[in-house]
Amino acid sequence: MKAKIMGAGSYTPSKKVSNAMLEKMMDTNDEWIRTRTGIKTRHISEGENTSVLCGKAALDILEKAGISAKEIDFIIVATMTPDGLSPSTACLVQDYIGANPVMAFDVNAACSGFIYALSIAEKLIQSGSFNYGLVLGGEVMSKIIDWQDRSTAVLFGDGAGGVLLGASETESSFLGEDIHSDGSRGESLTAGSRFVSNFQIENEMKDSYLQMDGRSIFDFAIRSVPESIRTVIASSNSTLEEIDCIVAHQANYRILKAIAKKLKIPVEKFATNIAEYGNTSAASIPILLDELLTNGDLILGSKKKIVLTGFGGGLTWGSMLIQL
Ligand SMILES: O=C(O)C1CCN(c2ccc(-c3cc(CO)ccc3Cl)cn2)CC1
Repeated sequence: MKAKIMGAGSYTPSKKVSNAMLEKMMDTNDEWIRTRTGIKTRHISEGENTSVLCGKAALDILEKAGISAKEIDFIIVATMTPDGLSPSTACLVQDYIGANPVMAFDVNAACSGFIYALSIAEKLIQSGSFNYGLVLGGEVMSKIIDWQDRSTAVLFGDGAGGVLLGASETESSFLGEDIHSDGSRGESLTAGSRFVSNFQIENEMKDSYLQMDGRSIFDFAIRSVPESIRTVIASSNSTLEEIDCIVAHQANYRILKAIAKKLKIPVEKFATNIAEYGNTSAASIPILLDELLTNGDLILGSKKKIVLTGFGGGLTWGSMLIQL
């Protein structure tokens, strides 16, 4: 059995927060944010948690694909900002969309989460035991950010997106993958740490806000992402010239320019929407993919070759070569 991408969708909170609005909240300015990150606005939840953003994105996928929630055989949510430890956000999405009591689980690989989830979902479809699966990436980054820390508060946004995978006897959308982690550098981006405190040991509760060593993450991305993109293309005997578009995690526009330079390709090969959404972690790739399919830049069935690539906390990084 082969796995095919059969649709996409997304949902972002209606509240748009501009750089000018952030200038009034903290010591930052529009010029710095735009020139250092490429971000102009971001969508910030006014109370909708991750499961609701993902649920609304899932309903968008189902409506566009013309299938019922009752036809879904599994739900995977990639998130580093779950509603809570239990129930999983995926279980809450199962309830939200009215799916049958099917397999539903979360994957936490930070900004590479959607790549990890898509890889897992492909294998589930290939097993022949599942016909349709929803693969979602969703975040409410605004709930883990220290809004007094200008070095991180201006970077992130909230949102959700995803794809519908379906079983096909003849066609696969997946041509290759290259997926990694390196826990030895995990301290470069942390959030929500929980320390052992019980009747035997007292541990102070350190800040559980998102903390990032921007320089080290930047350097890691510039070193590891071009290599991953080259590896995934070579793994399917394709060439960089055959790639129509690179849909990369929207972390920072200067990162995309640096990766393009290392690959010796024009930065225009990289689709981008960071200006509007900021860094939405595991949601950034599916939100951008849905935007490209919705505006006709990409068309399912066109046979175009696309590279999806995520990178971030863990550290994690991963690329997939897909054919639409
Ligand atoms: O001073 C400056 O220019 C600052 C320098 C620091 N910056 C950074 C640094 C790292 C990231 C980032 C984050 C993730 C997590 O999703 C993944 C991948 C990356 Cl590369 C984003 N921005 C902003 C501008």
